[in-house]
Amino acid sequence: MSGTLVLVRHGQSDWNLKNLFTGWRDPDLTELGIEEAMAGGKALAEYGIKFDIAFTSALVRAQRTCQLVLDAVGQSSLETIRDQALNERDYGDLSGLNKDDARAKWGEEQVHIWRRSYDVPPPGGESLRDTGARVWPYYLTDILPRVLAGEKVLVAAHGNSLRSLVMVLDRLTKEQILKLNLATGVPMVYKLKADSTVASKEVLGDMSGAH
Ligand SMILES: O=C(O)[C@H](O)COP(=O)(O)O
Repeated sequence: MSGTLVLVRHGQSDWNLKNLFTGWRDPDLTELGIEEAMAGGKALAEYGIKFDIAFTSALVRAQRTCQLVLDAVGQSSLETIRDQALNERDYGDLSGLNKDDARAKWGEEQVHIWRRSYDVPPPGGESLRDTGARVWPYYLTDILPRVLAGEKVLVAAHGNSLRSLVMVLDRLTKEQILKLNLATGVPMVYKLKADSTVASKEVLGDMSGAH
């Protein structure tokens, strides 16, 4: 019997608020980010899910989000595995730069390509393909077997580490992934078939404001 995979992007971080490229840097959540994570958790509580295990990255904004979601579903002490394989895409030399300053320097189109394309890495950093090359093997070895065994699994991670997973799960093309933005704190509930493809996907919240 196959289980359930819930993906949630961390709530707004301090550097999201300041509009800085973050990548592997490690800012905490803002007050709004805390509220977003709690709202995502509340939606999951209303959905009625009880998790068997949680996974998160090595970065504090995802870990805090994970804990706030678990608190909201009444599972504060659930086993949680942290791994840097789930970290945000490494933004390389862009890390710490203001996104508008980067647009002024390199142009809107180039910055959009660095942020959203599949295979163009920002200078010194990872493309989405590079990110997927570490996220996907970890998913296959550590996460997927639990889902296929019937467990309910929470993954609290990052915009681009999750985009790399969603790209494969939703069978998106390179063109489609360019347009995919994930909202902060909005859970995506996947039911998987025994062959590990997607049986159903529900989004518990509003993805339309994501950018
Ligand atoms: O690392 C970052 O700056 C953000 O978490 C995601 O950034 P992006 O929306 O520019 O990909």
